[in-house]
Amino acid sequence: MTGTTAGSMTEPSGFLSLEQLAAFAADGAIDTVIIAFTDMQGRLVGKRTSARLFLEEYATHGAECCNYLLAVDVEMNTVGGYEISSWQRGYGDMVMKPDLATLRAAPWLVKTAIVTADLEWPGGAPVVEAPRAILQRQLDRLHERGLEAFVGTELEFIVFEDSYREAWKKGYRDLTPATDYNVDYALAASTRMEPLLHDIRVAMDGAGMYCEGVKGECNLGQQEIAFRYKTALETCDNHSIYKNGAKEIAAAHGQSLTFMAKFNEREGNSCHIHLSLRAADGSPVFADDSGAGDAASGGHSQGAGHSKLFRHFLAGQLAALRELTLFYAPNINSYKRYQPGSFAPTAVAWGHDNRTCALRVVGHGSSLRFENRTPGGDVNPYLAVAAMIAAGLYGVEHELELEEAYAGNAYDADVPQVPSTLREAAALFAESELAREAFGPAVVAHYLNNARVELAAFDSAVTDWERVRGFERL
Ligand SMILES: NC(=O)CC[C@H](N)C(=O)O
Repeated sequence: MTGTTAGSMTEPSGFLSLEQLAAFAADGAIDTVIIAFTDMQGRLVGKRTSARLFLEEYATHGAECCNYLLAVDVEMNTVGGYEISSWQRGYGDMVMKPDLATLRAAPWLVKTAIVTADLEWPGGAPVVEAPRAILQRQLDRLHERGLEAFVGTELEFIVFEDSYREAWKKGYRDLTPATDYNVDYALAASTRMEPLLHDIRVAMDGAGMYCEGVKGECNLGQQEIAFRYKTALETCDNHSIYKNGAKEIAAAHGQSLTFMAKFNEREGNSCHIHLSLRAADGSPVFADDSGAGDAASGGHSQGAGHSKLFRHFLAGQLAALRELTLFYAPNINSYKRYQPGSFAPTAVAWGHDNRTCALRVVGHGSSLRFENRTPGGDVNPYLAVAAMIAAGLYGVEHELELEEAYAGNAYDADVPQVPSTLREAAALFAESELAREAFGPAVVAHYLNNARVELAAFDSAVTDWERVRGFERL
């Protein structure tokens, strides 16, 4: 329920119907509409259009963009190896088709609304490699079983006093973090960042999100803003707009913030993803109040209240975590987070409210859910949530038995480990039958190419680390 048609223009939901947009455009309150989608790297891309042209044309027919937006590297270089987009194919167009249920105000931008688009080829066929389409395919598989996924994503980020342009000029060296020490739950030190954080929270509320609050984290200047869970698609749409908006608002404050998974050797930026399932009538299906769950786990208290579906779904997460890590950790840098004792996971294990495991089970009854702690702040949420659903359905379809919960420090556990490099994760993804079946061979090939491109770029780069080690001493 996004409130697209209900309510008056002043309804605080932030979402807009076309009629509301037309009224705002007529009185000059909104003159610009951004048509946006999330690219392979998880970034919001698209274009700004006049509200008038949007209403007259783009809202129904969509707007064109170059198809290389799903095939460039992080620096927007054209790179080879993509079936759908190449010099050979002339880098033609694809069409951004607005999902009008997502039309919303963007109050941190001047007189602007924003809409999330799906991608189509000029003939109308869907672009199956688009992250939103990849998630939708997994949501369709859930719907076929009468299930709906609810998701919350928890992005951490680090705030700096330097503007983005200053940070760039300095080569991202010697930046000034917004605090000088660990600010986990610290209120006084976080207050220094509150003018920025407050603006972000209020702006996102104005764009239809439900901001629950903010807390300091362990790295210098590190924070996490929490949002209320929603359906999987709504959360991923919100995630992308929030992430982009937070950077824009930081820039407007003359500051910068980063979601990169590991900025320095201190704590990284995570993006824990919480997921639960409900039946079509809205009833939660992870919890089992009948006691049948207890019987299946031999009456052990750890099985208490967990449905068979939950146990299979969670067993699927464990079974598939390593082969789907590419969708949780898409960059070279993502893997630097996975350090013992860092609160980022190394153990492919699950536990009850155990932050040393990759999968942490929390809540009970209708709030029962699991948290995947593997993704970092650089994750593409559509791909990660798609992977979690694919993994869960694999567990359900194969009726996988759930192992015992891990109790204790899983950093010391003799269990399978989260892949420690992009190269390892890409190799596991390449061999994954599950990935091929769930996402289709075209998607697997597309995202493997992206990994290969990143690996090749890194392999040919000479880093600061090498220079510092080798310049004089070697
Ligand atoms: N809140 C936490 O558990 C910290 C998570 C940690 N920053 C990570 O990168 O995973």
